[in-house]
Amino acid sequence: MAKKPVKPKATKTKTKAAASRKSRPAALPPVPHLRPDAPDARVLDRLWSTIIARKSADPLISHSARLLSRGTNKVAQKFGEEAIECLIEAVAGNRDALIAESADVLYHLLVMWVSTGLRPEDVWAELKRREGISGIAEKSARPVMLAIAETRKIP
Ligand SMILES: N=c1c2ncn([C@@H]3O[C@H](COP(=O)(O)OP(=O)(O)OP(=O)(O)O)[C@@H](O)[C@H]3O)c2ncn1[C@@H]1O[C@H](COP(=O)(O)O)[C@@H](O)[C@H]1O
Repeated sequence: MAKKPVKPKATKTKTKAAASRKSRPAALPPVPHLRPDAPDARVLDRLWSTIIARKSADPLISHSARLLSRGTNKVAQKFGEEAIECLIEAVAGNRDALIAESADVLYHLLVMWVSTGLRPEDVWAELKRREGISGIAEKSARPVMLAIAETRKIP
């Protein structure tokens, strides 16, 4: 009677690999790529340069100059107002209004950067530093003291 082929025993490394796959969090979904002809975020860099150029403009003809002349506190208040208007449209599900309000928020954010001396590359560098690091992993890796200090937040 022909002998049954002997199945090779699963080597330790194979079971280890299977075990580590079980313990490793599920991989994040791939990032969808933007359409090649889509307008891109460089519009923000151009807008920041425009606002910088408006610093010395007449507040009667330039909204950016008018905002900047009212000082950082007023600029920050307007940014907050626009952010609220943005969340209202998001909650209401008004897509077109949300696009418009999102543009207002970004414009007022850039005016706030100009008012406080921030440059776009300061923020782009921080976002680049965060790339590939999950927000969940980043938060759980924070030093314990910081985490305790943050526990005051409503869960
Ligand atoms: N992206 C924007 C932009 N988004 C919103 N806004 C203006 O922001 C203002 C928002 O008006 P609101 O009524 O919400 O409030 P407010 O007039 O700020 O103040 P309050 O009356 O509420 O006190 C409007 O006048 C909008 O036109 C903008 N103004 C300018 N830009 C850009 O900045 C460039 C330079 O604009 P100027 O500085 O005006 O030359 C423009 O070419 C645009 O690219």
